[in-house]
Amino acid sequence: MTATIAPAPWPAPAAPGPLDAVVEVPGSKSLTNRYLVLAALADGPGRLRSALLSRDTYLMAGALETLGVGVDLGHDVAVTPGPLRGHVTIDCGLAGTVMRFLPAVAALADGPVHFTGDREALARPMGPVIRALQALGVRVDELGEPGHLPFTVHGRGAVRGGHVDVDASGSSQFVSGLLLAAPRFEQGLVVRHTGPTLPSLPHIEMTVATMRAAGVHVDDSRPAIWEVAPGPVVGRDVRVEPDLSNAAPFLCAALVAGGTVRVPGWPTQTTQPGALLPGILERMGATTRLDGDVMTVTGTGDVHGVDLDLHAAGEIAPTIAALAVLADSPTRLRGIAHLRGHETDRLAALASEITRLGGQAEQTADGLVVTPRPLTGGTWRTYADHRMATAGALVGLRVPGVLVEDVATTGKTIPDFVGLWDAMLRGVAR
Ligand SMILES: O=C(O)C1=C[C@@H](OP(=O)(O)O)[C@@H](O)[C@H](O)C1
Ligand SMILES: C=C(OP(=O)(O)O)C(=O)O
Repeated sequence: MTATIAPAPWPAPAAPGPLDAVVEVPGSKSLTNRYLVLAALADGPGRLRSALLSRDTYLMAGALETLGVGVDLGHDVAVTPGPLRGHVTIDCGLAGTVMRFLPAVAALADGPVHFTGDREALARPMGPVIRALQALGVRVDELGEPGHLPFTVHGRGAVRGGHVDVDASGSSQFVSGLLLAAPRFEQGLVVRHTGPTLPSLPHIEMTVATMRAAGVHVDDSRPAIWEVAPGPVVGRDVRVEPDLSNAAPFLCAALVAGGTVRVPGWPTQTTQPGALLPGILERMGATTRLDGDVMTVTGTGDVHGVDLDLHAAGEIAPTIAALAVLADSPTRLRGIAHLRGHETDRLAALASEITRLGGQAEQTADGLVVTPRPLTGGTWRTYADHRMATAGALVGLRVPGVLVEDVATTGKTIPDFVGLWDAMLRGVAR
């Protein structure tokens, strides 16, 4: 028997005083992985500049290479499409974008493609993707709990396409994953969302925008229906925007510690849901300003509670919840029931960790109510969830003695979170 020794927890540093920092936030996970998939399906070579290089994008690049695509991870990422090959295994890790975007691509491969992932990944919902592919005539064998990893997609080199219904109330990625491969289906594809709610619409708009930029015709003029015409995907040279959701903990630090944090490269127009941050942070006590492409957030150390529907931007909810713990009034977060299917059940995880430090947080049917109380230090568990780790870092700015377990889990979407965090606290530009 081999014993695994868990690394020591990370003592989250306290804020040394008001901040004055410039933080260069790495590229967007969501854009990098969409651009990689589209480049793999394209009619010629493509290149990604300022791409995110972190666990989720390495997993996507590795999976595409396994399928026969050339991916050269240099300073820029060069992608050379090739025939998609089967009789391979794809490791999805814990990346929603890999497990939800690649099954429809695998249906175009010339043989079976086996999908597996981390232990935590086996709990994430996959049923709507599997059922949609089956409805389109693709054989998918489920090898574990139905509707979950692991499973095998039996690629046959081509997919006819047509119409498909999908309930995407559990994740917008169910829709995005079908749309991305659809221009390569013989008849294209019409996807209709049938569920009661639709989270993360900006991420579906991001899918549509990146596809259109690659020359694909997508009609999204009807609510909850997307029609993709068959046709070539153009190989392109693209620049990836910084990840605005990953900017969140750094910008929130300015509210907690006081002072100013600036993030360069902030796009004036974007489909990233992190674009909602400045408005949210203003409601919570910040002043924000966009000068050219530099987002500046200034805080006083006073944080106010809010009542927020975050269904469009669920991935920033853990960060906002951490901020809410340090506020001067209660916060209610709504519209985020689907967070139960993220890297972990984030509503349960946040409620437990906040409560463990002496705080008050109750789960509701579709969110969380946080009532600020004086907190004490202790272990902040992270459940393999990068956003739980960055939330712990934020709480630790104000609460002495917070020990963040497995801070390395931030490597899912940020290559050096601790380095960037320390540099921010030293107030130096990186
Ligand atoms: O398509 C994407 O890139 C994403 C969509 C969202 O998923 P959900 O709709 O499951 O929240 C988001 O939370 C995730 O971080 C990234
Ligand atoms: C939900 C998230 O990730 P994933 O792409 O794995 O779904 C996230 O990054 O907050």
